[in-house]
Amino acid sequence: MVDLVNSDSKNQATEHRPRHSITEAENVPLIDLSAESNLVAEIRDACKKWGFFQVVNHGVSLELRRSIESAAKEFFALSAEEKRKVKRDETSPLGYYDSEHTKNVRDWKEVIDIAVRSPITTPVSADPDDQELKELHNRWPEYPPNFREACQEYALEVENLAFKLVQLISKSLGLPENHLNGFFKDHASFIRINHYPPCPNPDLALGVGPHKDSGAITILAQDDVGGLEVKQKADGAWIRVEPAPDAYIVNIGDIMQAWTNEIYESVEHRARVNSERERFSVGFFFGPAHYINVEPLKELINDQNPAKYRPYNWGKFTATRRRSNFKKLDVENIQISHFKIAPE
Ligand SMILES: O=C(O)CCC(=O)C(=O)O
Ligand SMILES: [Fe+2]
Repeated sequence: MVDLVNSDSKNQATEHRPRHSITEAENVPLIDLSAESNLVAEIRDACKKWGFFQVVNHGVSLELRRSIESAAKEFFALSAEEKRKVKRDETSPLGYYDSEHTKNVRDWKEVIDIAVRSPITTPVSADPDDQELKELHNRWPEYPPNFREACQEYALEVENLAFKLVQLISKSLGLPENHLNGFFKDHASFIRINHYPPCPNPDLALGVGPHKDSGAITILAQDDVGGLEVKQKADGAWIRVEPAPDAYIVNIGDIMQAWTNEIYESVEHRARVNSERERFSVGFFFGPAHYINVEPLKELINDQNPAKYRPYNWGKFTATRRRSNFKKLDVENIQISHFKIAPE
């Protein structure tokens, strides 16, 4: 991470520097997925009030979680040269990366992205007239030797949890349990393992700058170091999500915001770093196939409550995002707000 230390662009703009965070406050809800009674109502309240919640009794084995966490630790401890053998590039966004920009500021982290179902099909270019598709394949490191198996086994269990959560969310909207399932046939989800090294200036940098997730939902495992902060909807204060043993953090992404016509909203969050301990987290980004056009569900709109978004193609959206991730551009990244219909 030597180049990060010497890079000026790691500094967050003054208003994004993390020193004003409020840590002693209400925490995001913790929901027991094995509880039969009231579960759907709890999910509804958490989605509406926070856009974030934690789940326990989720069905993902702790052993698989420990195994991907230790494989990740071994991988990121390799030399920069070794890690760069699986570096992502302009042709494929899957693999290792150590200089991500969130909102055009460099993050204090390194990551590896892995498709849950490899290969995934995606548009070759962001150009709406270009219909050409390509396949993206995972890049597997040689070390540690169990890395691939650990990731694949983990991803498949979290995929089950993702379907369970989407079904609960569907019910919480008053829709049939399977209403959203069709969007996830051929889903192009990926896991991202984040490594945040200790940072000598944790008040100047962020592990991940403030952002919203662009997929449908995200399921995050954070380790016991902690650092994730959520922007509270009520007053905009940054709330630390306290690590809870074996819990997963679930959040609403931009696609769910568009599908629900803003009944549920995607919420801004960020990851802080600290000067003492490195931190790991594993995100599962549940998103549909490239051919899905995202738009408000017709069951949730009517004359009094018209669609707030124009349809947008998920594949083209991700292709446009990819373009801007590689280098610091002077243009704003594509956002769902670009598809928002102005009220009459
Ligand atoms: O590591 C974390 O706590 C947050 C990561 C995150 O928000 C992301 O990768 O989108
Ligand atoms: Fe995120």
